[in-house]
Amino acid sequence: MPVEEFVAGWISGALGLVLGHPFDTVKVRLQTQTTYRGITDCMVKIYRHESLLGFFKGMSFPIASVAVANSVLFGVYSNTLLLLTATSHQERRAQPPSYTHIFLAGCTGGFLQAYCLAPFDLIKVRLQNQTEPVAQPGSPPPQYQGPVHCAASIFREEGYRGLFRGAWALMLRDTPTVGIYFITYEGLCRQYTPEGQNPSSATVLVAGGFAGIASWVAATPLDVIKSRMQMDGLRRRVYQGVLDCMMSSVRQEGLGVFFRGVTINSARAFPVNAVTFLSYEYLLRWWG
Ligand SMILES: CN(C)C(=N)NCCC[C@H](N)C(=O)O
Repeated sequence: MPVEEFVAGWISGALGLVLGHPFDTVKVRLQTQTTYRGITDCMVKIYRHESLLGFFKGMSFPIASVAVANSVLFGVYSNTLLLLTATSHQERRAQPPSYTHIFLAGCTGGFLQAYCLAPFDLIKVRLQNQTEPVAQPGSPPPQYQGPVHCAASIFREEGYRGLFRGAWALMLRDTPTVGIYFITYEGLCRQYTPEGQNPSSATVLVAGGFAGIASWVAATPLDVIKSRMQMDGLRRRVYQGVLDCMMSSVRQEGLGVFFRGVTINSARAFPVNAVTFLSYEYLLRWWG
């Protein structure tokens, strides 16, 4: 099994992550809290109360973990394509796989990455939702003092299963939308690249950016539900499951609830995925 796709996926995931984390914090706050009037209001409040550091809450952990999930995503995607089409990454420009194979490989990668990602994403969301200023002397400490403390507290208070809260919604979110992600990327690269050649950097950036936007627009409804399920159980359980969370969110806030955070998700998705695909492609070309 070729491993360079896993390594390239990890490095490119880490680069994308640093760039996208401030957007991600604003998105999580908008999806789970009702105190903000919109993106600008949320950004101003975070900056005023928590300083610039507030935007980077919960980032150290994803660097080590979410980047690993990205490595699983790209590694599993590429190795599934290898199984389905018997072509390596280097051979795929000359013998392009069908869109069905790309979609299936993407869904497989999305499903497995969601499983690895679930506990880490939960911890990230819980830390991002702490609104206390960062390290103010004299003020009461936030509920979670860091990722390890957060993981230990969830385990103590909510048990092992508590660490997988929201995991079903995450898998439902990621399985089809990662298929969409790779189809959009490949489709755009093929459209703007002469047959048999590697796509240019500009093409990779644009195709990666739009792949991010297309997949995140499709993922946003379940992203909202996932974030809510992850915050559920903090003080008392509100939702019985994914369906119950969907129904009660719609009942209370209307259908628009499914599009909470769609603008910020898309704004984040373009640079993050442009950089992720560019670094991924170039790392593999250097090593190939
Ligand atoms: C819509 N979804 C779940 C995806 N497209 N997932 C693939 C990776 C996305 C990238 N790491 C990011 O954080 O945007």
